[in-house]
Amino acid sequence: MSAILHACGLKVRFGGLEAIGGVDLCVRAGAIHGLIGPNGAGKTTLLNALSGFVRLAAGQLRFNGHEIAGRRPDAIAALGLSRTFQNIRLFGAMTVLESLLVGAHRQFDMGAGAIVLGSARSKVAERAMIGRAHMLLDFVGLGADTAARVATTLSYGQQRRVEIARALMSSPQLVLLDEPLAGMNALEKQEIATLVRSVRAQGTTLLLIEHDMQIVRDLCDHLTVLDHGKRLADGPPRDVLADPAVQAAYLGRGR
Ligand SMILES: Nc1ncnc2c1ncn2[C@@H]1O[C@H](COP(=O)(O)OP(=O)(O)OP(=O)(O)O)[C@@H](O)[C@H]1O
Repeated sequence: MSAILHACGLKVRFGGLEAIGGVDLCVRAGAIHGLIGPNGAGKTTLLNALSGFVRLAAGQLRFNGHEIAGRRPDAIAALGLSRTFQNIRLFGAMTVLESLLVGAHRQFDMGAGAIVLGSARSKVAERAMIGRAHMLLDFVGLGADTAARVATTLSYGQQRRVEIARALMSSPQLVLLDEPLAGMNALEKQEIATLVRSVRAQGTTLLLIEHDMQIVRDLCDHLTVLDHGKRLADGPPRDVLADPAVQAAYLGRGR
């Protein structure tokens, strides 16, 4: 399989702190690629760097044949890279359907406001988006009645599913998931893991942050371990999790 994302020598600095200190990363097309590491290792910062949410101090970053270092998040998203956030970011007053339509507006080249207000330039495109939103809500395991509900009134687990559906609205080729299983019980974790496999089965590559090592071992084809902003290990889960340096990093930091 070829690389869909290739990063070389990425650096991110916050003042005097080098949060990402020259990281290389290769995500193969069709993979479920796990990004792991102790608290504060730089995992979220790396996802932010890949998706344009923090500025790179150095490094090259290629996504699907495009050099994307220095590009804005919306430009990167338009190339087919979407993401979810560690802290759920659903808009308070919007229904679930509206939240999904906002996630899709770039794909159809319209203003989000126009779509939400029902005055979209193209009724055909609007109908297609609404149809896709309903299809995705079903795909992520939310009932048909969910579309009309205010997103923030849903349970935490349902909101996570809405976030994943929203990330899929633009038919991305790569989705970055920042701790999609955080705060879930064992059953919910298995359900989301099944959903992640279904997303991959539809041809979408995933790069995800997760702390539960059992899930990581079962779910991911490939792991990258960060520690103190550096790449500590990279390879198949079985090898990486057996690596004494990886075990020492976790023991030393309490996870
Ligand atoms: N906006 C910021 N400004 C300053 N420092 C930051 C900022 N964001 C992250 N950091 C610092 O960068 C380092 C890496 O943080 P990051 O959140 O990427 O780690 P993480 O591996 O995702 O941690 P966790 O598993 O706890 O979510 C930490 O030292 C953190 O305090």
